[in-house]
Amino acid sequence: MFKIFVDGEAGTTGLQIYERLAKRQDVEILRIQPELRKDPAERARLINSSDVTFLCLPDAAAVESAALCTNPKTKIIDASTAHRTNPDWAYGLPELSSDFRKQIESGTRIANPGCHATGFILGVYPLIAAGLLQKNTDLATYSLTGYSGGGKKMIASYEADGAQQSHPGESPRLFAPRPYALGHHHKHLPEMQKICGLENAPIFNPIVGPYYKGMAVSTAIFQNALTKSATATDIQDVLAEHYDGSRFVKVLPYEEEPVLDAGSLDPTECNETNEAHVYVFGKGKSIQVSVILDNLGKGASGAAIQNMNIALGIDESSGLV
Ligand SMILES: NC(=O)C1=CN([C@@H]2O[C@H](COP(=O)(O)OP(=O)(O)OC[C@H]3O[C@@H](n4cnc5c(N)ncnc54)[C@H](OP(=O)(O)O)[C@@H]3O)[C@@H](O)[C@H]2O)C=CC1
Ligand SMILES: CC(=O)N[C@@H](CCC(=O)OP(=O)(O)O)C(=O)O
Repeated sequence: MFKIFVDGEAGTTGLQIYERLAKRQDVEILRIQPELRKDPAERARLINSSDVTFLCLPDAAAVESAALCTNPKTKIIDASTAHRTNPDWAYGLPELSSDFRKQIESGTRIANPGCHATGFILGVYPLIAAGLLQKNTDLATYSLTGYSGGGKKMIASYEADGAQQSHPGESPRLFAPRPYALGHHHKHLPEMQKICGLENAPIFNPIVGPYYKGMAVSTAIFQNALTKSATATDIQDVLAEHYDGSRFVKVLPYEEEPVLDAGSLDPTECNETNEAHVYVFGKGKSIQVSVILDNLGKGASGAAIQNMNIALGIDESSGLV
């Protein structure tokens, strides 16, 4: 029986990890008394008694918690942004390559990717790895996300009067989707750039919508960014080959005139799963890659559990995410 501690169990991500683990027979969850949840000594005791500790905390608290770990056998999986570009930490996106997977299998420090970053990287990394997309290119990406991505505070502002999701909060300004991070220094930019090996960070526009969860991350692929002329179907072929056999990342068939759901992309279609769906849209040389995921699933707690399974040697096909 593996011993698991969730530091930050009461938060949005922590609660979801806890709920996923609570259904399992092969793990024992080490609980912290609510009044001690910010007590370093008690957290250190539980971290060092665990086989795996999940950090579901703000960045500064995650750094503090990681430093409390002195047991060389304890594996830390950090959901925060704090360690995602740290070379001493594995980056927890095993679908990228066998090297990424091996580092998760053998490492004791695993950084769980950011939700927007997961969507961007899943679409772009294979094109760069295949030598089709230039590393020195400029990319522009937008991501539509549900408000749960903003954690407890944003959820509370959208649900202020306990109203239905179609009537967010008390404030009419929350009714429309809202572009944010307009200072162009979103916290996921460093991992997007580093993991893909891009010389420049993309221009990234996240947009938060008046619904709980689900995300669609779209990147335009211009011809002058490619090392050779390619069509949308060529790009689709590269992505399909890269993710062939993947349990959680699915490349959907290319359609020149996509029918989809009422003619539009549904950012919620992967909700309640650990899946990501990769689409290629466009005609001829006008190309867009879009990735759908649950920001709380493959974008957070699902990915965290998948990484735990890999790190503990639990068969990924067991369905235990
Ligand atoms: N929401 C999402 O979609 C995603 C979030 N993440 C990341 O996961 C982490 C947690 O985010 P999220 O769950 O959304 O955040 P929440 O705000 O929902 O929860 C954070 C939790 O951390 C606790 N906490 C804060 N400071 C400390 C501390 N010093 N010691 C112990 N506990 C502390 C909070 O307790 P209290 O409420 O009592 O202050 C709260 O329970 C963040 O780093 C975030 O970036 C990652 C992927 C997706
Ligand atoms: C709607 C919203 O605010 N979303 C958050 C992303 C979710 C998150 O916290 O990202 P991490 O995976 O890095 O923790 C944001 O864009 O900052």
